[in-house]
Amino acid sequence: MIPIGQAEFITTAVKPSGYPPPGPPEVAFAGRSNVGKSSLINTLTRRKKLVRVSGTPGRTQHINFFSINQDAIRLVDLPGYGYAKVPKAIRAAWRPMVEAYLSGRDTLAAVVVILDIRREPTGEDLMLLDWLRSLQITVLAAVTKADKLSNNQQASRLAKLRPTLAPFDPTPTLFSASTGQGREELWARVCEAAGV
Ligand SMILES: Nc1nc2c(ncn2[C@@H]2O[C@H](COP(=O)(O)OP(=O)(O)OP(=O)(O)O)[C@@H](O)[C@H]2O)c(=O)[nH]1
Ligand SMILES: [Mg+2]
Repeated sequence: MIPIGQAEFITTAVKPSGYPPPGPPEVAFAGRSNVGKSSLINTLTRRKKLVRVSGTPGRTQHINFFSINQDAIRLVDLPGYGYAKVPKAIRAAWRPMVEAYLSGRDTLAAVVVILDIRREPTGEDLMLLDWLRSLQITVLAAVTKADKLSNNQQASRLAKLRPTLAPFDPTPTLFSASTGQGREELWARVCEAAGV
């Protein structure tokens, strides 16, 4: 596991020609719009504003690449899915954009799939998980916004989610971008998956 030192934005892309040249292992972050992907990356990297966070669902519409520790590892923020109020054209662009990245990026080491502790996984969440499995991509499940529940409630929600998540990740990480809960654990898992 590497300690996080420097972290910087590399570029934003919609298609493979816009990706940075492949380099170190990449770990991508995926989940519903507004689930807290960008916040989770900020907390993981101990940066307040590395990634833009917004109260408006569907804010991250492109693929954003970040470089950690002089490019020892890269983190990739994927656009969110599943928010009905996002314009149709943007929703239609999601699948080809994300599919091209997931199926074509040779340096992709793992995808962190982020779920809200208060919600049941949606059909789209499960489709993503199945899709990653069929592509043989390592899944790390992160159950975020844990701070919204008491410790007892967190434990019972996790127990409920475990059977659903077990085929994809038997050891999901409880996380909170607000309190930093799960930060060390998730970072260790990300580094392990990336082999750094
Ligand atoms: N209480 C709490 N709020 C959170 C947490 N993570 C994110 N939020 C809030 O949830 C909202 C959405 O967070 P983002 O990080 O922008 O979510 P996102 O998944 O990147 O959203 P899109 O880019 O729109 O798909 C913001 O208002 C955050 O402040 C968390 O762990 N706890
Ligand atoms: Mg975002």
